[in-house]
Amino acid sequence: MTTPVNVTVTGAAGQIGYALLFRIASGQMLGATTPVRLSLLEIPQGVKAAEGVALELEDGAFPLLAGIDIYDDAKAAFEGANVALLVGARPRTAGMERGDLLAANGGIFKPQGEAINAGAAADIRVLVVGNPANTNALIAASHAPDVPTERFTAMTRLDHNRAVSQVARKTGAEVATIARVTIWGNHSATQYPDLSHATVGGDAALAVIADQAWVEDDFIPTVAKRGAAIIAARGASSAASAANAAIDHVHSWVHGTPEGDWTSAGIVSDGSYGVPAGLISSFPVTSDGGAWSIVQGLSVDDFSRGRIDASVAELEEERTAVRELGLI
Ligand SMILES: NC(=O)c1ccc[n+]([C@@H]2O[C@H](COP(=O)([O-])OP(=O)(O)OC[C@H]3O[C@@H](n4cnc5c(N)ncnc54)[C@H](O)[C@@H]3O)[C@@H](O)[C@H]2O)c1
Ligand SMILES: O=C(O)C[C@H](O)C(=O)O
Repeated sequence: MTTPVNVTVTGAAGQIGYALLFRIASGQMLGATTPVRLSLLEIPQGVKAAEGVALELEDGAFPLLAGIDIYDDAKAAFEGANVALLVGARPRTAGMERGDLLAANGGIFKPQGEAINAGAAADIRVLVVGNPANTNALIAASHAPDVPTERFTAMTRLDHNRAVSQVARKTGAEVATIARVTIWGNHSATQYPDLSHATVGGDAALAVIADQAWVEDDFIPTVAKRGAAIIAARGASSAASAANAAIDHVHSWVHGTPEGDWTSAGIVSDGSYGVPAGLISSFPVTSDGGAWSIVQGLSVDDFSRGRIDASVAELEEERTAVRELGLI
């Protein structure tokens, strides 16, 4: 058997973990011929539930699953990790200010960044799912000075998938015919789902849709506020769709994006499109199977500029807040 890929999943006993782990074990994330060894990280109170998930994983008799270990210690959980999915985070509770949320998450993502720095494999790739995902990724990356920041990414693939799906519903086109959709900025309500360069069956999406009011008053808010709509409907935040997006993100990173198309991911800015260098912002990205690249040369009209700037301003505020808290 080929050497298994070590995949560490934090928050393994949570709702996203439950929807994610079986798909990793079945080969949907890394491919049908790639064996995986899972390391599950939980807080001590979550370990028993993670053990239960491990029993169920065992009962799946997945041919690609080479082993499962459960930890409540980050250093041990990230030792030798090739892929790390940082799902566990501190959710916002009633009365909690944003600063409190950032501070609580700093207490999680700082030690996890340090543990990745100390022991992960040289080819480590990190996806942060836990919110606020972009800034949590920034915190983790800033505590892993020996790991290239490009390896720390934040998930905006769920927003991307939501945007594609809304275009499919509006146009009646099949999902597979929709390309070049972009999510810019933060994984929050300020994000900018952008159809300026999107295509439907090879034609300009905005021309096919021919309804700018729908784009501005329906599409953008629907995508940007979809997380809240799901919480309102389900009484809990999105889980299976978030897990699905995490699978998609890592699959695209490892196997590459299709010729002629791109996807969206939160990656470290190099200053492209006026996004200050060092921020972890969502961009249109391609992968060659090794590294993400920001799609260059796209025109940005005034409407898009304003929307991108607004979301990037929020990312800068979050960065200032975690700096002031001494978290980066
Ligand atoms: N980026 C996105 O698109 C996106 C989408 C949906 C949800 N989310 C976020 O993902 C996160 C997880 O969501 P969920 O529904 O699975 O939550 P959940 O509360 O069901 O599970 C979270 C799990 O993380 C564990 N945990 C907490 N701190 C930990 C730590 N320090 N180390 C390891 N494990 C820890 C908890 O014990 C819990 O089992 C939340 O922050 C949520 O807001 C992000
Ligand atoms: O957990 C949330 O606040 C929402 C989540 O990030 C989502 O986009 O579904």
